[in-house]
Amino acid sequence: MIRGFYTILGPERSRLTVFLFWVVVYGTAQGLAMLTLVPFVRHLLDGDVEAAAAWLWPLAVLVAVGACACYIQAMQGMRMAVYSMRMLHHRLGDHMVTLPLGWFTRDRVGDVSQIAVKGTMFVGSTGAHFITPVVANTVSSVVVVIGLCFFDWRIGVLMIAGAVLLALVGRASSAMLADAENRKRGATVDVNNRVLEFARCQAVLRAFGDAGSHHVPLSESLAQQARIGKAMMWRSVLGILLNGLSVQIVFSAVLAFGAWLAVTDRIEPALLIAIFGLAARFFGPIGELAELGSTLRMSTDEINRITGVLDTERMPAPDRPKELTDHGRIELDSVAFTYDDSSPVLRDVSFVARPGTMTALVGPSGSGKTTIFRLIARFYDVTDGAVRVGGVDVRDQDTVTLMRQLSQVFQDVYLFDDSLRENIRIGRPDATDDEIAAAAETAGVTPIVGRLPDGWNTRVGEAGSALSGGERQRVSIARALLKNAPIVLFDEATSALDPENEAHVAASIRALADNSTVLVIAHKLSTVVAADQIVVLDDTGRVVDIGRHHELLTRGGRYAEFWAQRTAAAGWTMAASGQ
Ligand SMILES: Nc1ncnc2c1ncn2[C@@H]1O[C@H](COP(=O)(O)OP(=O)(O)OP(=O)(O)O)[C@@H](O)[C@H]1O
Repeated sequence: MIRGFYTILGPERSRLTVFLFWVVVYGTAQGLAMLTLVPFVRHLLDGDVEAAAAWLWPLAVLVAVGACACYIQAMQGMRMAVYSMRMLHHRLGDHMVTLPLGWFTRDRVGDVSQIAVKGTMFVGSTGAHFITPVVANTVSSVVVVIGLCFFDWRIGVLMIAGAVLLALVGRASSAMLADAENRKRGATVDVNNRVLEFARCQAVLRAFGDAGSHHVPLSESLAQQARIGKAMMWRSVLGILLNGLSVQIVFSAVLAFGAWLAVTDRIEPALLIAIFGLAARFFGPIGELAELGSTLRMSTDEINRITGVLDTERMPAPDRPKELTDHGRIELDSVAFTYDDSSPVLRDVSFVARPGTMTALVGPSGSGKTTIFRLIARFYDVTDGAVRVGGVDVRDQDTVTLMRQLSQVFQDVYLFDDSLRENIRIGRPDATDDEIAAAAETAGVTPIVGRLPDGWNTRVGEAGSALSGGERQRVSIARALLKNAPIVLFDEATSALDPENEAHVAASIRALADNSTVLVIAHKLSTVVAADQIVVLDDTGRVVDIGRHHELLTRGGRYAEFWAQRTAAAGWTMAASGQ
């Protein structure tokens, strides 16, 4: 556990060393103070009050040293706990923004929230409350046992053997709990995820008649958690019983052995009584250590989880980022990509989007269009081939340079629970209100502002819940316009937009295309027709054709099929394609 603490404290590990130093001083003073009681009691029982009183001085000094060390270590421990909690949040946050997006799976997100909130609190309180009793009790017990060997080596050896036995029993009982605790933690993460899902997806659940409080996946997770909790409780009771029983057995053995030594005249009775007093003091901390065992292990597990996150490899960053050579150009060069261990999503994908042109990506659902966007924005690294943005491989650019070149308009727009104006300002934090208003005008946000109760200052609710889907997309377009990046990745809405929204989106794409290279996942036929080039993907993630609308239609094949299906669905006729 202490090694784990050293890892997570990083450059501030000297704080732990200083803290531990004072804890060891405290434990040693405690142990020595206990040892001085032996000659003190022995002389008292022998009736030599003067000799007994002489031991009061070292005792007083040791108590004073112990008290000072106790105070200093408590202050150091508190500071270290506060620091480690604050610093851990920063370190976790800083590290997580460098991890590939693929790392943030649903389970992991639940786990990370546990680690960031409960885990860091737990680790902090371990530093403040548990390291001291564990280290100080261990040190004082060792000092007592070693000192005891000088008074009577036979009882000393017996107590060393007893301490080893107690340590083994403590280990066994805490290992017994380990598995149940891990399973309980997994169950808690699952319950957290299910509760969030239950709260967030109320609309879907109600629509499909699952609105009662007995949402089956949630009920199952809760039942599982209760089962594991019960098993854990039994194991922990058993562990406490085992520890308590073994302390009693070892203590009784010491008493019986001491009594035998006294009866057989092998030890002076006064010394034996003093040693018994010391033994009673010795087994107190030992018992406490055994009880702390499971807390310690839980804390070690939390530390391991935190270091697990901190040790996860970041997206590799180039040592020397390269200068951009071809602003606004996107090139995919024989790109292959596979998510985790699944089958390839993209195979040998190559195309170039030239500056100032619009490229439409079309293909069946699941053909990898969104994945191409993710690779361009380097949410993931390609499995094979290369993605070049601005003429340079995205792996040879730093994140800031890459992101500065890209604006992204996704379907699942995330709006923050802030005012409408601030949600647009995210596009360019230093933009003036006039610039925001101009972008909003082009994207068609201005009419929305008029409808909202507080106009520009209206909070749009968590995830933009105060706005409709079409309105959220217009806000997202306004962000992109405001950013005015050389490249725009635009994912058109799949759902039919009302004519007003449709007109705004079309006007916005035109406005974006004036200054930028636009790559659009096209769902609207008008966008496809207007594109400078169309990249057609098939359902295996291969590019099957590239060209303008008329060329592709003339060539026939996949694009002609796609066009026929879409025009039929949209109520267009093939003749309309000539528009
Ligand atoms: N994070 C992910 N982890 C694993 N597989 C994924 C992930 N995201 C997408 N996929 C899979 O990759 C394939 C391509 O998905 P992608 O979203 O790129 O397709 P798409 O062409 O954009 O689809 P649509 O038109 O329906 O949005 C699909 O089979 C999908 O299930």
